[in-house]
Amino acid sequence: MNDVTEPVSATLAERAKRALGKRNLVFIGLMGAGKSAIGRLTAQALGIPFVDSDHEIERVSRMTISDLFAAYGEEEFRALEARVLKRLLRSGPRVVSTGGGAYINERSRRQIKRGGLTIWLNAELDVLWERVNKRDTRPLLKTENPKQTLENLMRARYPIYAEADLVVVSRDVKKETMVEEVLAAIADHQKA
Ligand SMILES: Nc1ncnc2c1ncn2[C@@H]1O[C@H](COP(=O)(O)OP(=O)(O)OP(=O)(O)O)[C@@H](O)[C@H]1O
Ligand SMILES: O=C(O)C1=C[C@@H](O)[C@@H](O)[C@H](O)C1
Ligand SMILES: [Mg+2]
Repeated sequence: MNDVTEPVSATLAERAKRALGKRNLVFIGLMGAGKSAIGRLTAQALGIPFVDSDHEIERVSRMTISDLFAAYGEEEFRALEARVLKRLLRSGPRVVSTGGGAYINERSRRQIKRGGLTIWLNAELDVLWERVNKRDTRPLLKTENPKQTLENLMRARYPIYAEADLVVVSRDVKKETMVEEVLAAIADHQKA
């Protein structure tokens, strides 16, 4: 089985890499969609660097996202996120995984659109909820009814995420399957 699938995957990765060219590949989507996990694996498959904006924000501020929200509020966090993204997007090709709210912020969205090919990991509420309810590191979900909050965020944000160049449905399949679908979406897209 492996003898058959591996060369096919390699070819797919090469095709995707050619289609991406010098552009960045930017993952967008809600918390738990898999931007960080699938982004990292996609970068490995493409053989290009991976960066994660949440991780980079925590590194430069030397604070956790939760502490940043608590100390400075969401508006300041968004301003820092936009600055960090601008820097991360400056040179490509890279895979850039963004925080869930980055593409919703107008300034960051403009930068992301200019900075690369965007891919939305679109997931249903129950898939997201199963993944995010295990940890309490997401400040926006520290509410009385976090599942309802997540649903409200979906309603508000999905029309905006839908502006992405590419969409892949995130669900409970192997991460490798997700990566293959991401690579196929890049390889097959027709945009310059
Ligand atoms: N296809 C998948 N199948 C099973 N688990 C997955 C899959 N994709 C991601 N996960 C898991 O779901 C959790 C959330 O994924 P991840 O942290 O990548 O989400 P995210 O989109 O980066 O969220 P955030 O916006 O909060 O950073 C992780 O534990 C990850 O390993
Ligand atoms: O969806 C959001 O607005 C967020 C998602 C996370 O990735 C973090 O960037 C932060 O918790 C905010
Ligand atoms: Mg993430």
